[in-house]
Amino acid sequence: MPGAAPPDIDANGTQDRSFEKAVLACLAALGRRCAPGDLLVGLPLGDRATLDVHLLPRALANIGFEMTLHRKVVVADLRPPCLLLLKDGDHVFVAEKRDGGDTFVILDPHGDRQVAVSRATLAAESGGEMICLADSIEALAARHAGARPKGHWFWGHFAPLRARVFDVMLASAFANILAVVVSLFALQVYDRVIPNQNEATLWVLASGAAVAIFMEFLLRLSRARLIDKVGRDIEIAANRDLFERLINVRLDQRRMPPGSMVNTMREFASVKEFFAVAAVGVLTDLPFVLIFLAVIYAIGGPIVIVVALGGLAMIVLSLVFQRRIHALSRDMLGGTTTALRLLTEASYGLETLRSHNAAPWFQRNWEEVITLNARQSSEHRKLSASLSFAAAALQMLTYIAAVTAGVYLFFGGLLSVGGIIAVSILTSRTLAPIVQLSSVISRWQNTTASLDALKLIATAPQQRPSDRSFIRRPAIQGKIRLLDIRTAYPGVEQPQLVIPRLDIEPGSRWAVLGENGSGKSLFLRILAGLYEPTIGSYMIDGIELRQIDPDDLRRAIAYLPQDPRLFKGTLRENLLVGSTVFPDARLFKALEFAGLDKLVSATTRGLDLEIQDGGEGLSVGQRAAVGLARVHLHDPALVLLDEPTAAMDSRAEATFVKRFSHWLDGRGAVVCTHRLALMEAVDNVMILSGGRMIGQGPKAEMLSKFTTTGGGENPARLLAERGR
Ligand SMILES: Nc1ncnc2c1ncn2[C@@H]1O[C@H](COP(=O)(O)OP(=O)(O)OP(=O)(O)O)[C@@H](O)[C@H]1O
Repeated sequence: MPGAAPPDIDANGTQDRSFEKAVLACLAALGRRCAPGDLLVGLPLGDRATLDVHLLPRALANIGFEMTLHRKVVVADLRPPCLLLLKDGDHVFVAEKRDGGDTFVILDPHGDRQVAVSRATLAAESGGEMICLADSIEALAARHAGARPKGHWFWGHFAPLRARVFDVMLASAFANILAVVVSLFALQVYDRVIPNQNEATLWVLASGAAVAIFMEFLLRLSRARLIDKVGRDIEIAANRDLFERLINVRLDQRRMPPGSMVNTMREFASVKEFFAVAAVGVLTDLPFVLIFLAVIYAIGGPIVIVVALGGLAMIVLSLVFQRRIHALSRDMLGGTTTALRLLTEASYGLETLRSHNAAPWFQRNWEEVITLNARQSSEHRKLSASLSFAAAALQMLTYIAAVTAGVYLFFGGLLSVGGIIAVSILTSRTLAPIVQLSSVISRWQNTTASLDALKLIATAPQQRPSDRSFIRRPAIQGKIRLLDIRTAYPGVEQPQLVIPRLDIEPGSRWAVLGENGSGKSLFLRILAGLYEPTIGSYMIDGIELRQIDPDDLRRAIAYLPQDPRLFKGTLRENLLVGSTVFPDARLFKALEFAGLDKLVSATTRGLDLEIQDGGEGLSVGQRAAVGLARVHLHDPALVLLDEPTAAMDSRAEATFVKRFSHWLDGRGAVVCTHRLALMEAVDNVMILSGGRMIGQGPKAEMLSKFTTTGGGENPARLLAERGR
């Protein structure tokens, strides 16, 4: 039946769903029923587009489950329901243990039946790995203890770092303690070695200090590696999460235009850089400033006050600068977003630029934006440089003040020359992380500006919020009822589409007619569930649309926009944008439906024909045809097409309409069009004018009604005139 769950295509071995089947059976045994394809939602599927054991933890996490892998398991110890790895690499679902463990009931990997096998038979095939599935702690907590607040979109990913914080701090502690050795070396050399001219002690001390410096180097190196590794894990997890949120955002709730999204996502690199490189290292060193201060106090007594005041002055200075740097960082983000947008528009629209002589206009905008950006970033650099120069000057002043205070103590007989040198070395070491802190503070301002922008993407409402459960409808029939719909595109106050009532029966075929801008595309987007109507009710098969699982909806309803987007890749990849792999014969059937089969047979590369981003490499008509082929592969219960034949010549259109009418057998269709030929394929017509439905009913009745009434902007009459 059209629109049912995705087919288990295995015609020439291209797609093996036995692992998914085994997992679904195991979940069903645990009381969780999922339809085929459910586990694949949102996964980065490979070429075979099937679930595998590496993707299983993510697939399970999406439905509130988790897995435990047990290695070296003997068959007698299996704990059904579970999955067992076989020697050939496949997994089998083990449903039951019978006869005290002598017999096991398993799901036949090559069929759908459960079969009983002896323990010896299973042991002969077993690969020794058992996978057990269970509800995740988060799911259990949400079910029984009320929903727990989800972790922060960004900081939540730092949990692994927390586990390693102890290691990092330990490495930092030892490195900083070893750093004290150099000052103690100076103290001993000046106070003991030089007065006594003791060469042997000098070499012992020098070797000890060298070993300590080498150990400090090793500890800092391993700390950097540790931070880098954890940083990489955080980067991958946070980036993956962000992209998932970006592509699953509710279309009517997008908070920024696509151009801004691209630049904002680029900003993630600077955020990552800040945390991985700058911040963690400097921040873990900071607490040990106290160790240095303690040692300074032990050697030089009151000099510690001078050093502490110097450090404090540097921190105050950084805080004074940060407000201005923050404001500038925010402005710079806006400027780079505009520059990126201009660049994208100019690169993609070169032909239009040239033919309409729009190059000077773009050039002027570009120059304005880059001048603004250059000024802002130069001011930012100036401010950051002033801050670091001022911090360096303060560091030197503190050093001089510490030495001067030391000399007075020396005059008073309270400090030796060695003590002055040791304190001066320690002063530099104490202030070094504080100088770095000032540069971290100025970079932190860039980072918070980027984080604020990224937050808009990360927290935008999603099409499948984790705290909502939907009604499953794996086989939607396509009976639609719209009642009192008043809606508009996101951000528009005035209603752009008003439909008092409309019933679309399963399998019925509709054309939507209306002048340009009358709301036809908006109507299709609402029907496809891409936008929710602002007011009114949309029921499908008797259930409010908002309640139906989005995945079931996508399977049942195919929507083809006016300008279907093609992506960089081969023709095959562009056809297989979904999660199902089809054999070539099936792909050719779809290409034939769309009228692309001749092109593919004639080219040497066939299905491997390279397509550039935006569809360059194909004609406009061929790009539209790829969209139609995708719809054919989708095999939906209801198809929504927005001017599908607009780019076809009249012969291609006539052929397509014949094939389309035949293919529609058993499925519903709503087609927006300005072309008369497509009317052959439909039985009913709905007329929109100025965003209002002004008529609907059987085709013959509607066309005669709207072509015979004279005067005014009559869409159906316009259509009839154009089609002649
Ligand atoms: N993204 C948008 N945001 C706000 N308003 C929009 C948007 N896209 C279109 N509109 C406006 O909404 C109204 C309906 O547009 P729609 O694209 O649905 O018309 P249409 O009937 O499909 O037109 P056409 O026949 O030219 O494709 C128009 O007035 C249009 O200006």
